[in-house]
Amino acid sequence: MSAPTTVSQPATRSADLLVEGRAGTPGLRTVPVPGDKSITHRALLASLLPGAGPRLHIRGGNPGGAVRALLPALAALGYGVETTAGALTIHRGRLPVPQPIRPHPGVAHWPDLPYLYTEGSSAAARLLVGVLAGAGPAAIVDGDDVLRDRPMDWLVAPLAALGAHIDYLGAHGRLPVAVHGPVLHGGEVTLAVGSAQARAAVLLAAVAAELPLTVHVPVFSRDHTERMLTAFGSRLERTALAVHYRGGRCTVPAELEVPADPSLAAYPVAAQLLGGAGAVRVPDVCLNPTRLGFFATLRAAGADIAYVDERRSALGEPVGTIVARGGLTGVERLTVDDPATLHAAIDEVPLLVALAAALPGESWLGCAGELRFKETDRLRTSTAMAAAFGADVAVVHDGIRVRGGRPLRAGTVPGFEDHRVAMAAATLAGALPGRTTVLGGACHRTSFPGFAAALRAAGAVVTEDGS
Ligand SMILES: O=C(O)C1=C[C@@H](OP(=O)(O)O)[C@@H](O)[C@H](O)C1
Ligand SMILES: C=C(OP(=O)(O)O)C(=O)O
Repeated sequence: MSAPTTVSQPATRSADLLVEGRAGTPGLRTVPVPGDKSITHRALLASLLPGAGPRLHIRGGNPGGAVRALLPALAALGYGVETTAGALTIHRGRLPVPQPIRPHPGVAHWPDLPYLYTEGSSAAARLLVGVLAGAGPAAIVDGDDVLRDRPMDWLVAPLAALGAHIDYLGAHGRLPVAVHGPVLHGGEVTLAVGSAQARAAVLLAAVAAELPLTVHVPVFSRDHTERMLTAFGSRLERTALAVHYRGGRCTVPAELEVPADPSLAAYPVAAQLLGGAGAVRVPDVCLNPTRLGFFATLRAAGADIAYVDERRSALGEPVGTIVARGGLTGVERLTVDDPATLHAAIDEVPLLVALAAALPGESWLGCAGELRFKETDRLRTSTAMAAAFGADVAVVHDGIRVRGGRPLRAGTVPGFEDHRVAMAAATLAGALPGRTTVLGGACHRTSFPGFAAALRAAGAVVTEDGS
């Protein structure tokens, strides 16, 4: 059964991105990308853990909107954040800076608690709920309309099972929530989803409360929380589909360094493969295998992508350089059909769809049901984006089928105010003759402020049109 590929583009808040394809540039280009968004969120929230000192300095953090969304919430809790080029410093013990409450049609009376607004950043909101449920203080966590529509029971239900007192103030299962009281006991919980944010929230609560916990999961998604907490001295063990926190005080170092984001490195690599000329290297990227599903899928299909200069960072993450050479000659189709690979490529699925559209064979990106709960329903929006280029693409059950070999054309394509979909569209447009308008494409700033420059490095002409 295939779902229709039409889905309406919302009124755009962001400027459009105009992209004109050009022949790829020869030679070896170096294209740096910003710090990892997931690790930056975790590093920032480490400052709230009982083992943190009064000052935490984070180098290389992601500078995008989703990370910046967390800073006013920290300020409302009395954590001042200083931002300088390439670094963030968090100071505990500052005067709290209250945030204005965003009205909600279902909430007449707001509890008298600090109000923490996290815009559209689900990682910020969910991880914050976890830390507050472990170490307090009591607070309200809220988000914008898109975030208010994303599931919170994935983490609130297991936290409540551990004794945390968390109230839904509006609709059940949705933000805003009031975290009144901490988890009271350790134990064992089973998560219904592979969401790394849900697992991270529950683990952060247990570690912050120093209560032993076993978390069972259906699939093991990105493990930055486990690596970070282990690096901080917590005793964590992983078995096939569970993680066990055995206790142990965590000590947060005063300085942390965030490696570059593999989900952002995917765009210059995709631009390279679509353009075909020369080669690209993306330095200092987090090479954690739970994040490499995009590259693994392309390598398995025959693309020339290598990891070089591998080393380990202080946060327990492997770091190195990704090198992609040549194009897609000989690559027939892309296949993702197991949950672990899907989760290792979860944010890159829109880009895999764009690449699959440029291949001759039939691609399948499956096990992707959780994509329905992102900033948009990415099964539908990725499909509609690729269809706007002329691709033969459809949502089938919990995945996306792309029948390649269709001629693709530049034109006007929707970005759905979803950074991953908009960047995937712009990357594909960079390899097509003619001009493409990605509606609302400037929303890439949510995760990748330097995206346009990265695309230009591959030869595309990229401009922003605010009119
Ligand atoms: O843990 C994280 O920082 C993230 C986990 C993923 O979300 P889910 O955990 O909801 O799958 C990912 O899509 C998101 O970009 C960041
Ligand atoms: C889904 C994403 O992030 P979040 O869940 O934090 O909104 C993303 O960055 O693609």
